[in-house]
Amino acid sequence: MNLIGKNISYKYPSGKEYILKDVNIEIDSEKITGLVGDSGSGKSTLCKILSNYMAKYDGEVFIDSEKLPKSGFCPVQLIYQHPEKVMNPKWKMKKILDESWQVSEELFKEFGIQKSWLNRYPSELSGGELQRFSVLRALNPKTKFVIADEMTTMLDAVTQVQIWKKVIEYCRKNSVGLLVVSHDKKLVDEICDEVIYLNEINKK
Ligand SMILES: Nc1ncnc2c1ncn2[C@@H]1O[C@H](COP(=O)(O)OP(=O)(O)OP(=O)(O)O)[C@@H](O)[C@H]1O
Repeated sequence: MNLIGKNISYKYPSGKEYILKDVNIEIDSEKITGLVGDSGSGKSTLCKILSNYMAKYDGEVFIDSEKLPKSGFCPVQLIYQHPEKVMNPKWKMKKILDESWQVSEELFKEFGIQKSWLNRYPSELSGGELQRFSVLRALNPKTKFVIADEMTTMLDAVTQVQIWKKVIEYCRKNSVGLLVVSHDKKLVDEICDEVIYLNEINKK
């Protein structure tokens, strides 16, 4: 299965220049793909387009020959650097998770989530604890591709390794595609089967 971005161009409404111009990208669900590029080159923008966070852009996104659905559950799930920004601060973790899917006891254990955390608000958890929830939320059984945009940048080295290990294991086992955006060259070299350089595919 492939996630395909075809002739993607994008300019922010407030901006003068195109950030992305005629970008073509293909991500294989059987591989772990890295996306690298300079700071500000448009990696996060492209990730948002590929996961349906942008309402308007030029070009099209497909999974194989099917266009990405414009509404309902998106089979491409984005994990951000800042999980707190995409969680309702007034909801407890249980409600935040339930909104996506019924996570199994086994996965809670695997991801080191304590049941008592489910009764807390996002502000009552550490960055690492919160990121485990946002990862689990993304690993909905209907998810076909996960995009990890600087997913563990804010976390300590031990937590980074734990989270990456689990995400990679899950994606490999379930044939879920994984796109990794990171400034950490060592991490990209270590975990990715192939690397895409945004400046090479961006015709701006
Ligand atoms: N909401 C926005 N409105 C206007 N411009 C924006 C917006 N978000 C990002 N940009 C601009 O778009 C460009 C690309 O940003 P983007 O976050 O996609 O880059 P990036 O490659 O992910 O950067 P980094 O590696 O630093 O995270 C930058 O010049 C940024 O300033």
